[in-house]
Amino acid sequence: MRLKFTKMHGLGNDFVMLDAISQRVKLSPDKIRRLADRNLGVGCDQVLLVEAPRNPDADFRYRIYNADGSEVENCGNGARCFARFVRERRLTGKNQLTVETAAGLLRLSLLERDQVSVDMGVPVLEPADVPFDADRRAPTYPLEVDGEVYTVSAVSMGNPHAVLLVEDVATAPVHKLGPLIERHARFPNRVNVGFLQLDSPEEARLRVFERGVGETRACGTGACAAAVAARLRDLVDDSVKIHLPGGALTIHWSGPGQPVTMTGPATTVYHGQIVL
Ligand SMILES: N[C@@H](CCC[C@H](N)C(=O)O)C(=O)O
Repeated sequence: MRLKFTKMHGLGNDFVMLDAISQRVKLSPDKIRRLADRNLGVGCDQVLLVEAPRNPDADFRYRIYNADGSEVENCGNGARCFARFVRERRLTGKNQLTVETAAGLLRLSLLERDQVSVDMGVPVLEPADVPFDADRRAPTYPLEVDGEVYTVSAVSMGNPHAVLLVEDVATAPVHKLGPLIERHARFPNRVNVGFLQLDSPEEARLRVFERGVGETRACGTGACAAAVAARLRDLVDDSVKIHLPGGALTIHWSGPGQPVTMTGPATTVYHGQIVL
């Protein structure tokens, strides 16, 4: 199968974008792993597949696969790249889009220059729906990992996130704790793990160990989950700028029951073809 693709990124979180409307695409976990392989394929954190919608209220459907071949519910940086991709490939002429994902409908607005704003929906905080094993909902939970107890928040942005506050992201044990929490028994679907350093009520720094990938340069849903976790504890304002290793995202959330808005860039790198 010969596939046309576009390499894109959102703050260094990189994607292979596939248009499954204009070409026939048949993916398997093995093919996804080959596409994502940085030595043997194109190389990316996620493969994003753009399809015709099934829901009549949506303009497109897009599906998200981690580099390990697993299909996931949501991807914030990918959503911004999706919006730019469908405009640049002339699959739409619209600047306001509704897209169907496994996490529900997302609403996206293409702004000036490379900026895209996404209504990421209402965060899910009930432990059973994250999913996270806890008796009742709370802003934080004690989590025992390797004999030590850490304080984590559990938030779903359609996909599951654990958020830990740290003194200094530069020295946070992202590569030691990340994989242990990702596969912790209390997160039955595995989890993305965010390490958050608060600088002020308007600014924070974040590193994310992503489920199915490892540490990435940025995670859009991770930034949303971190802002929600910090806002629930009254540690940040409604609008907060989250600095990730690849750059900054602006996240707005005014509290429980309200949707989260994420604004940031989407960048096209090159177009290519691969035989899979
Ligand atoms: N990079 C993404 C999140 C991609 C999915 C995640 N690894 C998961 O397994 O849920 C983002 O920008 O949100």
